Amino acid sequence: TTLKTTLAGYKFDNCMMNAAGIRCATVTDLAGLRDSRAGSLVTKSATPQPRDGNPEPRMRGLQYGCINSMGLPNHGFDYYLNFLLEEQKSHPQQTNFMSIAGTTLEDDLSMLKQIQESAFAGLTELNLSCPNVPGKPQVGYDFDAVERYLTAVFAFFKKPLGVKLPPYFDLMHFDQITAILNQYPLAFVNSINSVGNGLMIDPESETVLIKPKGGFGGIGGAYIKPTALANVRALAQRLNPGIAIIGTGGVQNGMDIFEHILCGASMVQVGTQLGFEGPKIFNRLSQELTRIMAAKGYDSIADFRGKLKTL
Ligand SMILES: C=Cc1c(C(=O)O)[nH]c(=O)[nH]c1=O
Repeated sequence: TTLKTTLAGYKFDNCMMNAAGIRCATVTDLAGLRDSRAGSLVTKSATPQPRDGNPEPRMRGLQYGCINSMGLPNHGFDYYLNFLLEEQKSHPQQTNFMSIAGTTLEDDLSMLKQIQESAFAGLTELNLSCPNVPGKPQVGYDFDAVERYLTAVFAFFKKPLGVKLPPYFDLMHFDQITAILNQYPLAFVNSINSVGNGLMIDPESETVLIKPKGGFGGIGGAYIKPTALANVRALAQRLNPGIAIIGTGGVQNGMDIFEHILCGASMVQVGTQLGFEGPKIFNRLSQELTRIMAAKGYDSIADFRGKLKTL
């Protein structure tokens, strides 16, 4: 039984990795992921300059997940690109991802131009779904903007690139977004980001839990698995076969990873639960998934990827 996977022609020893934003903001965090059983790593979404992000408290663990309105705190584009370039020299056997989340199209294009001209040989994840920058809409919910962004990006960007999408909740929206995405040479689509603008309350103090945006924040964890699986499945049913899918959302155990792959994912990312358990979680998840596959008689994830049955 092997957990190996391939995505956009790149080989990974393990079909699981971190989700952008969780335990990946510093070199120490990123080295911890590299030294774990994860098959790859993705950096915290970068902006051209370092950002402090939103005022605290801005993230809280919840009974079945978490709520966050971090506001894109990060050490800036150069910090993460430099880490990834060092990694290519010191650990050439692992392919990594760089996530970028400019607050304007110009910022995204300037970062992509630098990636294009750099020696970075990994994959780029263009985050179109940050729900927590006050005053900035999620690009992924503005279909014309998605088209405008991708046309501008693919006018010059030739390295492997995918997009991180917000969750959609209407079948027509799945039709519309995939009709757009299928027009571009995307290496992958990563679905989903947190479910935006949820609200959790402390009924004792009758107060919201986080400070930014009056308490509104992205929801992650077990709460969002049904939405995540639906989005992975709907995209897999509609995207060109050449566009791989990364499944993200609601993963707590090996069975959750199995379910994401059954829906069509070639790689599965772990966010909230990684935040709670740390990188050692990939030992547990790998063991659990291996046991599930062995019990079902599957040698590789290709044996069951996308093979969800309907009634
Ligand atoms: C990149 C910003 C994001 C953030 C954030 O930095 O607030 N939180 C999320 O749940 N998803 C994001 O994409």
